[in-house]
Amino acid sequence: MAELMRNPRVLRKAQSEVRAAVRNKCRVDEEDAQGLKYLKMVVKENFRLHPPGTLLIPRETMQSCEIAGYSVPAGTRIHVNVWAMGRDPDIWDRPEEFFPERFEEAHVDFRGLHFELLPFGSGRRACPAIAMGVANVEVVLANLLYCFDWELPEGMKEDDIDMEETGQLVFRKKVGVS
Ligand code: HEM
Repeated sequence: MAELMRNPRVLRKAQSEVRAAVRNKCRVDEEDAQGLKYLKMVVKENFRLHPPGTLLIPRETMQSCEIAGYSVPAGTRIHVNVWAMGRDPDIWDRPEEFFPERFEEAHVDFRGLHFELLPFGSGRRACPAIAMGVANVEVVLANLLYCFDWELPEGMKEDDIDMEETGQLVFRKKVGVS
């Protein structure tokens, strides 16, 4: 929601999509949310910039190996910094910009097969609840946009929104959206 408040163009586009697709109902359900292509890109863009598990869960190498010219001994603790990967200019064009349309052409998924976007990790210890996690985010966001109109408090501008994050294993916005 904070990114949408900072990017009113994206907010309006996602809201128009959900309001055009779902008519004469009180709520958006899971089935309705499946068809919301733009909203899905908004969620994906959010996972790129704000992965809740910024360093995934620490791993330990079972045997020594070499990665990109670095030798990594057995028993080394590994952190995968998906937060930094999501903002790496060698991977993403204008990485700091919240621009869901970047996924229109790029077939990058977040289920662990495309290593540039790993909000749920990858491999046999990846998040087992991807479907449930994504469904929850998409359906709740769709309802927030379907049921309510959103605007910043009187006198506040987009750039005034504090986007600082805080956490330990799981990160969230430091200052709530209010
Ligand atoms: C948007 C929501 C969620 C996100 C972004 C997320 C992200 C993650 C990440 C990054 C990991 C570590 C993967 C790795 O190190 O490779 C993980 C592991 C895990 N997640 Fe999730 N998760 C979400 C929702 C959930 C939900 C709803 C549940 C349970 C109902 C869940 C259960 C677990 C469990 C049990 C593990 C540990 C798996 C293992 O070590 O084998 N997650 N999740």
